[in-house]
Amino acid sequence: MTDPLDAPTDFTFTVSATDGQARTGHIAMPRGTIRTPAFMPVGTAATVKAMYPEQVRDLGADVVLGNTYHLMLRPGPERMARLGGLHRFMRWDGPILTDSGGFQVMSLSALRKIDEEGVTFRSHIDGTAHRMSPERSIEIQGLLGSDIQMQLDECVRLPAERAEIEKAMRLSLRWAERCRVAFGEQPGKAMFGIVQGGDIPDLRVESARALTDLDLKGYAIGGLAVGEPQAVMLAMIETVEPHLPATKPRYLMGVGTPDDLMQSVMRGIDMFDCVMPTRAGRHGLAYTRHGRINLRNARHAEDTRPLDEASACPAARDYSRAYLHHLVRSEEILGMMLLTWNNLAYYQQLMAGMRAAIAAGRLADFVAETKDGWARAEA
Ligand SMILES: Nc1nc(=O)c2cc3nc(NCCN4CCCCC4)[nH]c3cc2[nH]1
Repeated sequence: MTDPLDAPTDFTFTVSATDGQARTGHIAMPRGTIRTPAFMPVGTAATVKAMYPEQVRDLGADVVLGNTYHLMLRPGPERMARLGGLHRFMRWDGPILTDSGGFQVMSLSALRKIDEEGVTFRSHIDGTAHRMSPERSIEIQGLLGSDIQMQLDECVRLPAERAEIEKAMRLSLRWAERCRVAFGEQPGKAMFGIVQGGDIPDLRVESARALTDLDLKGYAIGGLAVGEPQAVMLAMIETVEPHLPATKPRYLMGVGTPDDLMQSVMRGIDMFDCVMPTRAGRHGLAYTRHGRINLRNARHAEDTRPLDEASACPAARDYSRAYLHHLVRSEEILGMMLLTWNNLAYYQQLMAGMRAAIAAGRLADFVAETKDGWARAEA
């Protein structure tokens, strides 16, 4: 932790090196520094599933993600505030970024309705009715103690008609303005806008330009990783990137696989979050330098090698594939724990590798070497 005397009082983003469109640097905040490009482990219900917070910190994560939708339903924002906020609750003393709830309302809740004022929905937990406006989403994120708060937006699943995408993008812009007013001035904290516009370039540009005019501290690219091919996702990043300020962080929401991360960093993205490494770990899948390994597969039953003998992570280095196969087949809790630990460690090692490669001007080589490692194993 930084000395309290010189801990930053505001939110400042510094780019220390570039390599093509890629950037490496850091976000300095009172609760800690976020090295970019950064991968944010998802801590949906105030826990990164199957991980102790100390482990998450030790594998190199500087920031974790919380979900307003889940936490507003349980334990509730006012109760969380009475308990001292999310950081104390889950014992994470670094920065926390919270998603605003719009995406989870649309993907998880039953019976939801969107209008100019906000979203009305029924809880997927107990069916109770809830209403969330842009102002209430920012209020909830404040009660949680979130350091980086996301605007409430409307994310449209793809494929979709232009009219629907345009309507949602314009509504999200009006909500961005309302969130900026509700957030006000909170030194040391940030509110990010979210670029929408589906897979339609002119709508993406309009959204990016309008949000840039709001002079926010960071910009997310939303409305992607919602069923479109990777090529479409990458094309939208290329469309939006020139219209976002180079001095502010760019956050691609919900992304992605290791290849998604590398392709997106090359196109100028600084921050990511995805349930892939944690969810895949709970389902017996390991991300490694040798590619993705399904430990449920019988071919591992007598393989005494670890996942990666060169890894600094004990889950990758100290346990045999045979043992991991046994744990997965037996549905033992330790299997979920070890594979989650391995996967998050691999994601953080990938981000650290990209940060160093950008600083050395060799990101393209790093990407090629990484993909070679995956291909060799499959051969
Ligand atoms: N506020 C907000 N706005 C978005 O447009 C958004 C877009 C998103 N797109 C995703 N994709 C998640 C894809 N994920 C991949 C692994 C399996 C589960 C789904 N998450 C998102 C979250 C989002 N949050």
